[in-house]
Amino acid sequence: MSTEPSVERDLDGLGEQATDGHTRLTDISGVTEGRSMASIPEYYAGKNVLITGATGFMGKVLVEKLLRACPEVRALYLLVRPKAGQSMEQRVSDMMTCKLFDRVREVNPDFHLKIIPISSELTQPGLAISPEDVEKLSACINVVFHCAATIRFDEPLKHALQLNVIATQQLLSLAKQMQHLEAFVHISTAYANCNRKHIDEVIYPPPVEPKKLIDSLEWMDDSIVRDITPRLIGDRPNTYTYTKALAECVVQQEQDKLNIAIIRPSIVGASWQEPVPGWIDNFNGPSGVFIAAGKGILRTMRANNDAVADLVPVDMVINLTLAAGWYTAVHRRKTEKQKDERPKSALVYNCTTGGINPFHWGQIEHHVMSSFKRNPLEQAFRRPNANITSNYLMNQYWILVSHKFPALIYDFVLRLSGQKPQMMRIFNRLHKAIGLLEYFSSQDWEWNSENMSMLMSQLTPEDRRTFNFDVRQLNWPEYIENYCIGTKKYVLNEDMSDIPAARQHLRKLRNIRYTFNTLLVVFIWRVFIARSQMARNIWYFVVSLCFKFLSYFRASSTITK
Ligand SMILES: CCCCCCCC/C=C\CCCCCCCC(=O)SCCNC(=O)CCNC(=O)[C@H](O)C(C)(C)COP(=O)(O)OP(=O)(O)OC[C@H]1O[C@@H](n2cnc3c(N)ncnc32)[C@H](O)[C@@H]1OP(=O)(O)O
Ligand SMILES: NC(=O)C1=CN([C@@H]2O[C@H](COP(=O)(O)OP(=O)(O)OC[C@H]3O[C@@H](n4cnc5c(N)ncnc54)[C@H](OP(=O)(O)O)[C@@H]3O)[C@@H](O)[C@H]2O)C=CC1
Repeated sequence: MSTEPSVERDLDGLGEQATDGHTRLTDISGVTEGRSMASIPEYYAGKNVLITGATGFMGKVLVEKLLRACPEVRALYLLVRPKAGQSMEQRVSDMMTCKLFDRVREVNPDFHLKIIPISSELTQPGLAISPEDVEKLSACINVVFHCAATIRFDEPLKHALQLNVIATQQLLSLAKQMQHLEAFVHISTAYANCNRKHIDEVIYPPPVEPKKLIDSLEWMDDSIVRDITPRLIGDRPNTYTYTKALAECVVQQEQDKLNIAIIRPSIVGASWQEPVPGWIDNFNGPSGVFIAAGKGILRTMRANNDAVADLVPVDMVINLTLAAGWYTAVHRRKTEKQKDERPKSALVYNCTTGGINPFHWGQIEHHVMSSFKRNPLEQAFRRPNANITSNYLMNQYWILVSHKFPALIYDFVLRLSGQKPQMMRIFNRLHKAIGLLEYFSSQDWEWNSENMSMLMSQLTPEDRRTFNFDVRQLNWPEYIENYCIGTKKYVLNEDMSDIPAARQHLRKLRNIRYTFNTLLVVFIWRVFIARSQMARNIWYFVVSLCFKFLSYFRASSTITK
């Protein structure tokens, strides 16, 4: 049996139908009315929207953009759990005071009135939503955006399955009860199928039937699950990509009952333009690596200089997500009107940059380093100078010389001054984190992103500006510069006015390095060279050769004058 979904033409001209039943939007002729249909803000006007994962990185940007660009939206229902001793109401009101919401606050100071938090723990049966809330949501929700997930690469399989797959299944069941639901948008990842080199906008057959896996893991002890995890995930690098692939399959199983879009972003980075350039609030993906390099801690990492770094700015992903929600809903209405009983297939949007506007890890390294030299982070451990290499041995050598050796010296100094050593611990954590990322930075993938381009062609010129996801417009050096500044301002909460002091600190570090190198040469001289007659002779020979060369050079330059 062939498991490879091939592509063939769809008869109604709406798209291409893959043999696994999935549509790719390739021909816009059947939906050209999209242009005369409601614009995106007009569509969301008066709509009730349900969002999971709203307290996360992408969820927050989604909430902000929806409130700012679609001011007539009726209400945003956010499924939030209490966490770290904070109630869900407290968490949502804290979130709204965040700098990200400054722009929407200026335009509409009462935007918080549109936000309705709903208590929900996604890992619990029925998502732990109260019966009254289920009733309320079933009666009023028009669009669902499912962003919540565990994105940790080291998540135990059972927990990743619970959140990424079972919770998705439960949310789909809830969605089926919603009487006015027009679109269900599921956020997946471009790496769900990272065991393939070329990834089309189709849902591939899952590594295992999700229901079977859920049933089997239910009775298994955590330790047994841990032991069999590597066998189960097979050629995927972690439980995250594995469970996201299973989640897509679960979503696919509901596609004939719901109008579904699947968004697959690659590596989501800081914002490009909105609400401010460079907005970022976490250490995930490359952000932690940039910060560690900017602080002068990370000096080496395994990555392929020539591999495409498929970063995509968060605001572009969110613009595409909102446009996909609009398109899915508008498309559904049309088929209802036409009494078309044919179930619509879920559209998959690979939201990537590599195929359209490629940039490579080697170029990222260069721009990150030069950006942090111009705009240094405070209290850097060493001057920023990280190098990436694909050579394993070279990387191990530099880890020893540039990570472990300085950490040992630093911890020794801390011990001498009566403080607790900490640098080796920091490096061990850093090595664990970058070890998990290397899979993604050492190779590249080819994503087909036709649906993204076609969706863009469906937007009105105004919507194309407001919900811009045209990755061709990305100027990478400028984007990386803003990204690095964003990590400083929004992740580390450092003040830009401290940059002169940070530069001064870097100069101090450079002087320390010069002094250290000089002391090292003197030490080597005293210990190894001064004690051996032969070494001394070689040394004098080298020094006299240099001296002669210099005198000759000076004499010849005097003659030419
Ligand atoms: C010079 C530049 C050269 C460039 C070279 C290339 C670089 C980039 C390379 C490749 C990027 C490719 C990425 C692929 C992405 C795929 C896309 C997606 O679909 S999803 C998104 C991806 N998801 C993740 O990124 C989760 C990864 N994170 C984890 O799995 C865990 O956080 C882990 C194992 C790394 C650490 O786990 P723990 O338990 O040790 O620590 P914990 O609880 O997470 O954090 C503790 C503290 O450390 C900070 N932290 C976390 N990660 C950090 C990091 N990387 N660097 C520095 N600090 C970090 C946290 O903010 C936290 O701080 P507090 O204690 O709250 O103050
Ligand atoms: N960041 C990236 O580079 C990429 C992300 N994606 C996908 O985008 C989506 C969003 O990712 P991102 O915003 O970065 O992730 P975050 O980790 O920042 O956010 C995850 C969200 O899920 C919520 N959540 C987690 N566990 C539970 C739970 N048990 N009950 C209720 N809510 C829960 C979190 O809530 P809480 O605050 O309570 O923890 C948080 O709001 C995910 O589906 C991810 O797979 C895809 C490609 C790349």
